[in-house]
Amino acid sequence: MSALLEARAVAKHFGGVKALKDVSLSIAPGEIYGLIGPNGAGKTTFFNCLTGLYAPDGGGFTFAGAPLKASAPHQAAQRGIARTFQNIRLFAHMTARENVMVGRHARTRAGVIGAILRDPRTRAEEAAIARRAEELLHYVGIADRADDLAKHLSYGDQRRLEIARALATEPRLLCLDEPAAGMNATERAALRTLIAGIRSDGITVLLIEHDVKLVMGLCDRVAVLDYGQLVVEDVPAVVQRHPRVIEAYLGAAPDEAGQGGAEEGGHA
Ligand SMILES: Nc1ncnc2c1ncn2[C@@H]1O[C@H](COP(=O)(O)OP(=O)(O)OP(=O)(O)O)[C@@H](O)[C@H]1O
Repeated sequence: MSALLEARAVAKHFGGVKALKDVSLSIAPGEIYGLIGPNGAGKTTFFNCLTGLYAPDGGGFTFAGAPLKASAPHQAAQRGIARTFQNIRLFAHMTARENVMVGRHARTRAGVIGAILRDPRTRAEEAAIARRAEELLHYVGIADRADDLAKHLSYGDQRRLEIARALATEPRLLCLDEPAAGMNATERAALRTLIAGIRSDGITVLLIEHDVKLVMGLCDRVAVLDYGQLVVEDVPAVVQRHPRVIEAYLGAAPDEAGQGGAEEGGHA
């Protein structure tokens, strides 16, 4: 089966820091693909290059068989790539429903003029957007918070809201940057069920996560970055026995890594 996403020798430098050194990997349609590595390994930089926030200094991406234009966030969204952010980026003073509606607007036709004049077509479209937002809030498990301001939601619920907003763009590939950060064990278990459900519904998932237990239990394949370099890309059973992975994740023994040993990686 041909890849949904292919990264070819993606390189990114910040001054003297080589954040990505010719990283090549490929993600199959329907996979949950994990991207792990210690702090500063280049994971978020990879997301930023993929979603057009940064232009790579070398290499590039092919998505669904066609090249992705570098440095074009709107193109990435239009082609079907959505993301969440490590540092939650919600509209704090808008309700949960409105935050999802913003994501949905990326997919709708009514323009600024329509929004100002509020003609019948625009009103019908707005009603459909609100309905879909409601469905997505239900899907991620926070329908009861629809009318609450985003800033009043718990940390875990804010992360769910970010996922709902990303899903509102109808992505083929959903990129999640540390979705479990700051969550307690119950919230993490619910997140795991949610991500598995998203994949069952046909969306490919690319997951950056420090929670090794979550990654190894959920992902079909895992890639490990270290100092900007791809160390290994394989199924979890192989990856968690790789010496560099054991070393990076605080010396956890292989079977501990798969059963909730270390949660934070670091170059300390
Ligand atoms: N905008 C930037 N300007 C300068 N250096 C940057 C920038 N973004 C990232 N870097 C550097 O690139 C390297 C990779 O950073 P990146 O944030 O991609 O790592 P990461 O694996 O996502 O780390 P973490 O797990 O801590 O989020 C780091 O040395 C970082 O300091």
